[in-house]
Amino acid sequence: LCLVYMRRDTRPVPPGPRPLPLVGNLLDLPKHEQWLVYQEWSRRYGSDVVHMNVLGTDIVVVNSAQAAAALLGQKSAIYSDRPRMPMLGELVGLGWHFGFMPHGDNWRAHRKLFAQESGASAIQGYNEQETKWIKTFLKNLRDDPKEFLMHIQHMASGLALETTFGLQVQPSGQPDPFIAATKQAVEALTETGLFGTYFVDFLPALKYIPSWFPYATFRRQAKEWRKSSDIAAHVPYELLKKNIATNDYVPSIGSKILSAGVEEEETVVRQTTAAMFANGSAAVVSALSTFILAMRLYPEVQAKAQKEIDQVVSGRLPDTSDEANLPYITAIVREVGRWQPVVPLAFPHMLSADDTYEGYHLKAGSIVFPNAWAILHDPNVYPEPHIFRPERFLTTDGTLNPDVKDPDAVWGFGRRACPGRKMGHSTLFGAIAAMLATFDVKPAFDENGKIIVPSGEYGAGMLRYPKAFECRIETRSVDAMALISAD
Ligand code: HEM
Repeated sequence: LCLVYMRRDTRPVPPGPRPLPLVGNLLDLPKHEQWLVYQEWSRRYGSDVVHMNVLGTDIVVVNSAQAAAALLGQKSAIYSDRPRMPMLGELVGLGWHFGFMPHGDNWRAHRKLFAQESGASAIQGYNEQETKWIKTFLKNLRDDPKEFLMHIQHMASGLALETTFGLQVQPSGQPDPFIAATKQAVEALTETGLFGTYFVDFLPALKYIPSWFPYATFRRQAKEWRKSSDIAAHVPYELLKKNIATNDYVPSIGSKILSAGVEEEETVVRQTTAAMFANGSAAVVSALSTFILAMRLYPEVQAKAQKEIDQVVSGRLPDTSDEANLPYITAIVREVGRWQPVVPLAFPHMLSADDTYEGYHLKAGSIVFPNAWAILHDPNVYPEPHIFRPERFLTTDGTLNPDVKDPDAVWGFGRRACPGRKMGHSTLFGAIAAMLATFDVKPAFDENGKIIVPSGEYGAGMLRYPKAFECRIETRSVDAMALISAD
């Protein structure tokens, strides 16, 4: 003990809650809405970077845009590793997803292939399928508006499956194996993606506990999730290969890569397309659900947005090609991401070399949580951050204000920032504009005729989804009805 004490690293680390002997800050580790607790610590300890140590693992939380730019941005080369997360990677089996791979050649090969297929020109072909799926979404909303959350999931999964593999899902509401598997794989990602949610992240040897062992519920849960992780990683890709072999396939990103001759190892192609499919639906579902919640809670924003669309587009549905003329809609898309960030602590980063920040020592191997929530709710940059107000991104004459920071933190940090940003933004913009053009989101009433006010609560986890809420979604007019029905 004396030796350990004498050899301990005495360089100052950023402030944070006082650790206990042996367990460190284990008892301080927040269980829910961690981003709010870290934001509060940042205020309490007067530092935008806070530190804790849990069972020997150093954790650094970055709570401001300045610190994020200085560390994760400018020194991206050493802030882009990912920690080992035995629950997510080894037990649930999501290690195939390159979003969780260590920073190195294997990750680079996946990321390169992804970038090649998701650049501006590559997503041109994607626009047609996107428009088709947005129309399907509008028709589903018209026919069964109460199930809007289910239709959002259906559109996002259907679009991702078709663009990536040229495969089709069943109509909304009917059991579909692909939608079921992605929903469960995304649930697994949500539950296990926040480092430290499972004790096994700190003590990897616990993964060897057999699943029949008392209290080993995490092992049994992992076994269940593993099935859907395996389906997402293999089944659509194998089906695509089978369809190509029989020359019976719909052109897709996957078929394009395969017919060009696989330059990369086949595992890279399979895993990259699987990540495209899984992530393609995950975040978009959350953001579109948040949009509907915002329209329910802020009717004046909805009215203003509809006015802009009516002035710019007539006789057809708006789409992404109208974006330059619809600044208020762009501001809504930005505000949706800022108001209720889908991934409030990004994916966990890991520091791969020693570093310093404002005199503090940051150790190699530290887990780094970029607190996107705190950055996007900084009242100095976004006054009254809890209010949904797209106008904050606009000048008084209604154009996008270059002096207000684009909420980039929504998409993550440095080399690990979201590679699906263009695709995600395009789907969000298209679906939001088309919905505003054709539907009104209104309050729902209970059996006594009283307005039901949504709680505005979100589920916990790495990805945030609003808890189910009620609203009425009605077509705006006879003209809107015609636009929805037109082929
Ligand atoms: C609303 C839409 C979306 C949001 C808000 C979003 C946000 C994010 C965030 C915050 C990260 C973590 C970045 C970090 O660790 O610093 C991420 C990573 C990732 N996203 Fe997205 N995303 C969206 C849509 C998409 C789409 C449509 C795709 C695929 C087509 C996608 C694919 C990925 C992948 C593969 C990664 C892992 C990147 C890596 O670690 O190298 N995302 N996303």
